[in-house]
Amino acid sequence: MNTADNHGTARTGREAVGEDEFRAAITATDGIDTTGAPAVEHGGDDPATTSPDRGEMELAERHALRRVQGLSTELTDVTEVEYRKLRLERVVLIGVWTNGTQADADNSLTELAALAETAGALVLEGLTQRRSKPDPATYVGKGKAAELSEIVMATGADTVICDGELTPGQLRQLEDVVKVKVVDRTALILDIFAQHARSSEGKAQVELAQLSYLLPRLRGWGDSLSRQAGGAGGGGAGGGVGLRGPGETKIETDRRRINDKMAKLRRQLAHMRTARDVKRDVRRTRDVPSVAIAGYTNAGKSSLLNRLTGAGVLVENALFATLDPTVRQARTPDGRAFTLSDTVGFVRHLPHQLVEAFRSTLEEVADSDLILHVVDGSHPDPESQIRAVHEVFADIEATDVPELVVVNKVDAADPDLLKTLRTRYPDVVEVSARTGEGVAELVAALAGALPELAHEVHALVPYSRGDLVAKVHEEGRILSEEHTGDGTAIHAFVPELLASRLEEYVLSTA
Ligand SMILES: Nc1nc2c(ncn2[C@@H]2O[C@H](COP(=O)(O)OP(=O)(O)OP(=O)(O)O)[C@@H](O)[C@H]2O)c(=O)[nH]1
Ligand SMILES: [Mg+2]
Repeated sequence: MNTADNHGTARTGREAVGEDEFRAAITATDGIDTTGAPAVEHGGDDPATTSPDRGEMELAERHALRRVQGLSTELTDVTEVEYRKLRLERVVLIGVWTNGTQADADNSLTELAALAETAGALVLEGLTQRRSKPDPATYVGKGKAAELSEIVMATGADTVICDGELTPGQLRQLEDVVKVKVVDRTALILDIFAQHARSSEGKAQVELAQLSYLLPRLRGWGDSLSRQAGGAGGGGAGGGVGLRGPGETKIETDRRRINDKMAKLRRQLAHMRTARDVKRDVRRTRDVPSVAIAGYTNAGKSSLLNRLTGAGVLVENALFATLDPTVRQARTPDGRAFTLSDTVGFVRHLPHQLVEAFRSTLEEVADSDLILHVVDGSHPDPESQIRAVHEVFADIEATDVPELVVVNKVDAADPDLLKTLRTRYPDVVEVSARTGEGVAELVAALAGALPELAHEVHALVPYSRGDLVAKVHEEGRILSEEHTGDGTAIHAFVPELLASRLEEYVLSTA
């Protein structure tokens, strides 16, 4: 295990490789691409995709990408959606707090602020309102909406972000009161994903999610005429006579274009998925167990992968820094090989459009032999994050996969809180990816949790089959090995597939 900190090397490496060169390298090794953009990084145990340069470049590109185009502009061409960003500059946050404690409400708004900042916004103010349920017309109550409008005016905010998913009607009616753009949490998360998507598959997935979010909201956002004309709750029946005709036609056209585009994206994704499945199958035939690192966004999953393998994966104090799965090879201290993959972070109420669009990526988690569930121990309420992650596991049918809960950031955690977690989850491993504390214990726990190499074999392998002996070294655990006149006598624990390949050389007296 390499415990070196990679950040220093990543920085110097960046100047060494130009971006075009870098993309060319990736395309050459992984050339499945249906969109013309570089095909990248799926199943990337390929060294070209594991370069530390990549993370650094992503970061620079990402910062350059921020603040592009307003989402409230009229949709003139569906391809615009691809480049559509919420231009969030100065924002006021608002949440409706229906149950739980004040602290829960505050945590939720703090998270919304972190999301907004990740999207590139400056947060000016955050407000919550206690209500039994959100107001069906304006999300917050009438009085609060008026108050919000004053705050927007006083602070010079240009956007209000609501901590939930609003109906198109709610968005519109609240906009009418506050007179600036109103977006919801779902749109915000979609925007972050859009900014962070790097691979062609990730981009296609995000775009599909954005379009499916946009489709029912076209009336609200896509067309200013129907926006003026629309009645309560977004019902079309209230449209004014002279206004309705052209608006309707425009919406129909947009809707059809969006549907066409979505169909095209689904086809492309199906293609990319096949390519990735092939890679995964290759990994499978090598019969190496797979470990998926999963957990709440910003928990330190990428940091831990770096700590465990020295992989140089992008680490950032931002939400959803990682969108593309990264796969690395690793070995247990007793020499068993396994793969370790970093995955997209989860968040409370992950927009269902995203879960749908990222389903194939998330299925890798469900398909793994072990989940390392990384928890941010320095968060004020890690248990709510654990619950949110478990909800996603249920959603992607990953609940049967054994789970090892890893509490990370113990260097920054509150000791009392750690104690509570320990009583709740007795088998947790506590680590700090930053200081390296607990990492040795984690490696041991991981090795213990990996599926056993079930097959004990005594075999005499002829020298002509050196490839099989090499395989035993790679995938198995050797107890004894001896070079005899007839070949290599070997006693080892091996995975199932290898056991069957060794069958003809197995000594009958084993
Ligand atoms: N104090 C402390 N900070 C840590 C530790 N591990 C990670 N961090 C910080 O937490 C932030 C998030 O780390 P990442 O590794 O990017 O987290 P992630 O879970 O991969 O995040 P996403 O990919 O965005 O979902 C970074 O600022 C890290 O430096 C730790 O052990 N202690
Ligand atoms: Mg990450």
